[in-house]
Amino acid sequence: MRPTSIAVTALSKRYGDVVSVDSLTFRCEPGTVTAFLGPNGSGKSTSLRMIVGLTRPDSGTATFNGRTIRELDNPGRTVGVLLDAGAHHPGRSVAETLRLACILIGMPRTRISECLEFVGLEGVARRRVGTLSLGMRQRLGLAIAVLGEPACLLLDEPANGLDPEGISWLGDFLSEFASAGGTVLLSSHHLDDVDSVADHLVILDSGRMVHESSRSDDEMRRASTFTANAPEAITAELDRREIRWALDPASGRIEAATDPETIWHMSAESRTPMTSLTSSSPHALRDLFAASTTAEFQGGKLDFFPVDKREEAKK
Ligand SMILES: Nc1ncnc2c1ncn2[C@@H]1O[C@H](COP(=O)(O)OP(=O)(O)OP(=O)(O)O)[C@@H](O)[C@H]1O
Repeated sequence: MRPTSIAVTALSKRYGDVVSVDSLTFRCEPGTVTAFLGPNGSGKSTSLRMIVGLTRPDSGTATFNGRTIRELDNPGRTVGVLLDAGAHHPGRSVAETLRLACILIGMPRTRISECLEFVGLEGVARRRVGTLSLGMRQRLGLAIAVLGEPACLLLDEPANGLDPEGISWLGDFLSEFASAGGTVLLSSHHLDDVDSVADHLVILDSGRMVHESSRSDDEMRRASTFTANAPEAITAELDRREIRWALDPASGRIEAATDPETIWHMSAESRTPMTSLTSSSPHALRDLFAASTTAEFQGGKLDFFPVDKREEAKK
């Protein structure tokens, strides 16, 4: 596998009055999984379609080691793509669909059984695609994506329709693929699932990138939850240091994007006793998403609020 970087530069697309993607710039490096997140309609699919050359951008470029997808000799050997699980002809059998894909990218027929086994579809090779469940069609899409032993995988909502075992299998596969030097860009709505595999986060809202960070960034690693009877001195200090925080009005708990030691020092310096303080890094992604976008995500142990709703939440 030849290590391949994906570079997206000032990519833009408009449909009539709707700005679908607005000057999007980011990179995906070999050996990493980039999670591409955003509320419905934020421009994720349009961006992925432009990156793989299925939608023509109004401006901007997407390249693989400096070459656009059209400039690659055999794109299927560099980039494996899963965009739409329903894209395959419903009347063809699973094996036939893979056979045609093999011919298209010049892979030997032995890849058919290898890939079927890899995604756990060997038992349905003769079934027509139209009779498969959504989860099975996603698995078929993944089999086609990996058929050409590509260096990059671009996957739009690959966990859609997969059962919990399938989601965990997919996460393990993507981590292994990246560990072997592969480059992964995947869109998802399943924050908890991508949280365990993503090294790099790109969050879109209304076509624009509103957040980008890496696993190594402090913000991703550190988060704390605390309660205090009068937390205003601490939250004022958080504001002064531009550290993001959110209040859960139901429980009175405050989550802040910093480590517990920092909160403890703020509490001591402001002589504000706390009633609890814990590390809450598992919520960092959910917090980031809520703070970065206009969407409100419910669920998990805490519901977080966009930054501009803090004041409302305090009332
Ligand atoms: N072919 C098209 N014609 C007109 N508008 C489009 C077209 N494709 C996308 N859009 C618009 O562009 C915006 C972004 O859509 P897109 O499908 O890229 O978002 P998304 O983040 O993938 O959404 P979801 O999470 O719901 O899949 C939306 O407002 C959508 O209606």
